Amino acid sequence: MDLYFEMYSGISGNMTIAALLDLGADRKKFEQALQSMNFGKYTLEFTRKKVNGIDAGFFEVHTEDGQHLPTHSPKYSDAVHEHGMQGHNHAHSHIHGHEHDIQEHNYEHEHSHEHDMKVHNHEHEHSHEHNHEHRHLAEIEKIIDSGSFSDKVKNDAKRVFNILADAEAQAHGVDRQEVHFHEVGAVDAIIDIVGTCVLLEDLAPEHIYISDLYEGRGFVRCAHGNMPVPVPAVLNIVKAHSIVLNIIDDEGEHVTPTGAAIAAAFGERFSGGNFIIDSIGIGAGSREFKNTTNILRVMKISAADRKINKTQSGFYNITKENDAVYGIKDSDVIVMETNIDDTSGEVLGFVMEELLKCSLDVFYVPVYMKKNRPAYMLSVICKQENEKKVSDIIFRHTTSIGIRLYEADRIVLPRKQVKFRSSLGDVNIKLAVHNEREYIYPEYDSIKEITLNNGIPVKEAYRIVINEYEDKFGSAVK
Ligand SMILES: O=C([S-])c1cc(C(=O)S)c[n+]([C@@H]2O[C@H](COP(=O)(O)O)[C@@H](O)[C@H]2O)c1
Ligand code: NI
Repeated sequence: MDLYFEMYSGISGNMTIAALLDLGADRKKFEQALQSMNFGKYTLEFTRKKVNGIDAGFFEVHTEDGQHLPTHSPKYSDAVHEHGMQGHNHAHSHIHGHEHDIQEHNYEHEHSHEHDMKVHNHEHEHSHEHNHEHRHLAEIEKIIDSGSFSDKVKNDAKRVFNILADAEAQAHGVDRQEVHFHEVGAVDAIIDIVGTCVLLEDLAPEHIYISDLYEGRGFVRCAHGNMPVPVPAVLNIVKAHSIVLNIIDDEGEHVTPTGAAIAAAFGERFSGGNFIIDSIGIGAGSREFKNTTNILRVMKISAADRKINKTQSGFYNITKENDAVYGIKDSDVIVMETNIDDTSGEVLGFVMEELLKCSLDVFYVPVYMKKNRPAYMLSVICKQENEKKVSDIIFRHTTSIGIRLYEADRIVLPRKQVKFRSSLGDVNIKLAVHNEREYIYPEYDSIKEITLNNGIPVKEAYRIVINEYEDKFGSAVK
């Protein structure tokens, strides 16, 4: 089973959690994992929401005194981040103080919100006087390590946080260890990121495919001022991980840095094609956009793993990812040739049959030889190890007294032979893979048989068999 993240209206941490839960991932495991870490006070809200009439899961984090952290709440440094343009009424600016409540104070502190990441060290000292709590990457990694969940989840979560920290560091021109995740935002980020890793581990997909990323335009207000959308951290992630970005005709931030970091950490690019959907999870965002529906859809798909199953079982004998696309390079073949002008057609026919037992291909090409003699060039393609067998057959049965020999490279497509029960009868089919597409080649002998048995034209027999096979299995490998 694979997962497919469809990010046509962006992605955020909260949307991811909501979509994975909606898909059936284990909420208990998620909550237990969070409880096992000591990192702040919060409550979790799991509800449903109608977004443009679509029923979706909704997930939100509330801090101690009942304030919630909206999907796009600031987690880093000192962003006030009002989101005025998005038209929702979360009181972002005072969320900053809430984790400090637990510590020392619960009033807003404008001064600290104004400081810039670049002058963080200086400002940080200043803020210490006021017991401001900022968490750096190292501290967050310690919190993750303290949790009672698998090493895989720990490593995955740290990977996502590192992607986020790198993007922030680059945006603000500081070292990644200096990036400070604001206390309240860090709580939300830990919940979203560790939670996502736990839920993904629970679903255990073999592959996670992602669509292109779709982001709006305009600006989003932060303490730094108006940040262009895509916000700098998102752009840095997209750039560093070669995620395909589409800018859509819609105002506002659809992709948060956390969402982009999750996509970057887990996603493999999905190149389209057919797949069977086993189930769909829909996670609602907290925003309303003019032209898009603020949801993330994550699907359990099973056609995408056809190639992988085949690979694992040696079905196609694909050893490298690219072999399915370009074919397999095979360099241990030789071509053996000889020109023959004085062996009978009957014997040449027999020689071909014998040679085919130990070679990959055998053919005759009509040629004119010296002294104007019509003759045949015998060409044999075989594995190097069969060189002697081939030369023995040629020298033994024909009048040839010399063979040319070339080493050759080949590009061959992964292929396999299957028996298919069509409505016209059983057919042997050769399947080959190229550019993640499966090509269907019914064997002529089978087609001939069903043509004669059913009294239909050969070309009709081919068409019916191929259509029936495609209807049943599709032609996409990935
Ligand atoms: O607070 C800071 S430094 C900040 C930086 C950036 C950059 O892109 S740099 C973006 N934001 C905005 O904060 C919220 C929270 O995002 P999450 O990924 O933590 O949910 C979001 O709107 C970002 O664009 C803040
Ligand atoms: Ni930032």
